[in-house]
Amino acid sequence: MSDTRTPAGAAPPGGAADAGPVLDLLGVGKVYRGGHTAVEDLTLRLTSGVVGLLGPNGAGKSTLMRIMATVTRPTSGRLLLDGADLVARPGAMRASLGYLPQDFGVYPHLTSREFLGYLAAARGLPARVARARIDDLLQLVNLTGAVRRPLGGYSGGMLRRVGIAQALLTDPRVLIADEPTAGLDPEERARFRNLLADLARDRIVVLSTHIVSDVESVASSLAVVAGGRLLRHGSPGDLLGEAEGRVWEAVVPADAAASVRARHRVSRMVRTGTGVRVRLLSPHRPLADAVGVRPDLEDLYLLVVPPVPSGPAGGGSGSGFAGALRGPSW
Ligand SMILES: Nc1ncnc2c1ncn2[C@@H]1O[C@H](COP(=O)(O)OP(=O)(O)OP(=O)(O)O)[C@@H](O)[C@H]1O
Repeated sequence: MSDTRTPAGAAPPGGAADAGPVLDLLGVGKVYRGGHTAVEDLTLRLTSGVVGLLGPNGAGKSTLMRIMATVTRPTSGRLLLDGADLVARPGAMRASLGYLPQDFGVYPHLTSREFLGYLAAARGLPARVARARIDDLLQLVNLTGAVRRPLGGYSGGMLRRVGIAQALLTDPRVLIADEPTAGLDPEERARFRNLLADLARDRIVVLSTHIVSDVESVASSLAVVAGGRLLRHGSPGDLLGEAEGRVWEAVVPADAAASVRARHRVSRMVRTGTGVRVRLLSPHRPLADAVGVRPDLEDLYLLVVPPVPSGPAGGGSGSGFAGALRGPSW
C-alpha cells in the first residue's frame, strides 16, 4: 500500500470498545485490471449507527463495500477497524465484518436453519455456538415461522432477512449491506430499514443504495459518492444545511412543464388540479412566483451529484414525470 497517512484522531489499536467501533478508510482507491478507476483516494471515518452510502449506478458503491468487507483488495490506501489493519490481515479481521452482497444467493433446497448451519461451519463456528446463534438470529430477523420451509419458497424480503442473518453469524462489529432493499416491496423495505436501525445501536451498519428514501429516515450519517469519489459525508441535518435557500416550488401550467424542466434543475414534478407543481433547485428564485421550501435529502442528493447528460445515450428521461422523481436521470 502506498498510502501511509495516519488518521487524525484515529482510534488506538484495540481501543474504542466503550465508544463503539470505528472504521477508518484512508486514501482508499481501486483501479481494476484494465485500468478502470472505480474508487479514488477516499477518506472516511465511520462510527456506530446506520451509514447510508448513496450514489448513482456505477459510482463505486459495491466496490467500496467489497473493499470494506475484505472481499476486494484496494490498490491504494488503508482500512483500520479500531486501529487494526484490515488490508494487511483480512483473515484475522473477517469475523468482525458481516457482509450481505448485492447478489446474495442461497441453496434453494435447504431450509434457513440448514443454510445458516452450513455457513456457520464454513466460517469455523463450533456447532453448539452456531446452533444457539442461529436460533437467536432467526428470531431477530423474524423467520422462526418459516424455518422448516426450503429457501426456494421464500419471498424476496425473507431471503434478504436470511442474508442479514448470515452476515450476523459471527456477531460482527461492522455490518455491510449492499443495496439490501433492492427488489423489496414498500412494506418489506420499511421493515428491513427498521431491522437495520435496530442492529446499528452498537455496530456500524453501512447500507448502500441509490434510493434516497431508503436511508433518509434511519441514517445517522450519509456518504455521497459519484465517479468513485466521496462528494459529501455528514449527518443528514448538516448536509441539509447546504441545500437551504436553494429549493423552490411553483405551480406551472401543464403545457409549460417541459420547458421549465429544460431550463431548470427539477427535483420533482407532481400533477395538481391546476397544473404541475415543480420543485426546482436553484441558488436564486428561478420563477417569479416560486416560493422557497425546506430542502430534503433528495434535493441535497441532486444538488451534489452531477447530472447524467440527457439525450438518447445519456439515460435522459425524455417526456413524462417518472424520470424527474428519482435519481439524476434528466
Ligand atoms: N471487476 C471489475 N472490473 C472492471 N471494472 C469494474 C469491476 N467491477 C466494477 N467495475 C466498474 O467500476 C465502476 C464502479 O462499479 P461499482 O459496481 O462499484 O458501482 P456501484 O456504485 O455499486 O454501481 P451499481 O449501483 O450499478 O451496482 C463501474 O464503472 C463498473 O463498471
